[in-house]
Amino acid sequence: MSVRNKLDISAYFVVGPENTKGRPVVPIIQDAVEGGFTCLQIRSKTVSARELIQLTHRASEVIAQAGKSDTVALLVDDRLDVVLAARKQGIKVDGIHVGQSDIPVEVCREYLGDDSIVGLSARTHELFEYIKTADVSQIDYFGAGPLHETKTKPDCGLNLDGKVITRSFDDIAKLAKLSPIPVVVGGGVKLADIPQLAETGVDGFFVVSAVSEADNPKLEAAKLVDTWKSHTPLKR
Ligand SMILES: Cc1ncc(COP(=O)(O)OP(=O)(O)O)c(N)n1
Ligand SMILES: Cc1nc(C(=O)O)sc1CCOP(=O)(O)O
Ligand SMILES: [Mg+2]
Repeated sequence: MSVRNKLDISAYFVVGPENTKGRPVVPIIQDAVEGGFTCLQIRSKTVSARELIQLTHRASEVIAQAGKSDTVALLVDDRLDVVLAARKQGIKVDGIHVGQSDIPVEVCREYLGDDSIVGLSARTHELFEYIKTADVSQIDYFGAGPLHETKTKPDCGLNLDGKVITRSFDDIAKLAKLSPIPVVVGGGVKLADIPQLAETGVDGFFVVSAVSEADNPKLEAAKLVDTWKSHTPLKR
C-alpha cells in the first residue's frame, strides 16, 4: 500500500540546506523524523538539481533507517524533474508539493501516478471562496498560511495588492470546515501556536525554522509533535 493511502500531515517538516543556520541538514531531518514528524518536504531555492536529488536520497535513507518508510511521507517542493530523476535512480519519493504558480497539479499527477501524493498551496486572495470551489480531484491536501509573517518565506501570503495577509485562528477554523480535503497550516508557526492551531480542526501544522533553527532540533520536534497530539485527542 502506498503512503498516499495513509497520508498523515499532522506534523509536517519542510527543510532545505538554507534553513539550518549553516549546520548539516541530514542530522536535522533525522531529528525531525525521530521526534515524530509524520511528513517531510525537501525544499530548496538555492541548491542544484543534483544536490536536491542527493538530499532527497539521504532523507529517504533516514526515513528507512527509522523503519518509517510506510508511514512518513517524503515530498519535494516544486521540482517535478527532481522527483522523476530521483525515482529513476530507485529513490523512494512519495510525492510533490506545488504552489499556485508552479507546475499544474494535473501534470504532476499524470507524471507521478495514482500512488503519489500531490499537495497544493491554497490561493491567498479570495481564500475561502477558492477552498470551497477549487477542483480537488487531483490533490491530497491544501497547504495554507501564513499564521504569522516569516523570514523563511517573506513573500508568503501576498495578496493581489502586494500586502501580506496573515490568517487568524478563526480564519483557519473556517478553512478547516470549508475544505473538502485535508488542510495543513504553516508560516511562522512556533510551539506556542500549536494548542490553538490544533483546536481549529485543521489536519496538521507545517514548520521550517521552529525545528531547523532550534538549538536542539530533536527536542523541539518532539515538543511540537507531543503538543499537537495532546490538543487533538479525537484525531489520535
Ligand atoms: C505544506 C506546504 N504548504 C505551502 C507551501 C508553499 O508552497 P509555494 O506556495 O509553492 O511556495 P514555495 O514553498 O515553493 O516557496 C509549501 N512549500 N509547503
Ligand atoms: C514554505 C512556506 N510556505 C508558507 C505559506 O504560507 O504558504 S510559509 C512557508 C515557510 C514557513 O517557514 P517557517 O516555519 O520558518 O515560518
Ligand atoms: Mg512552490
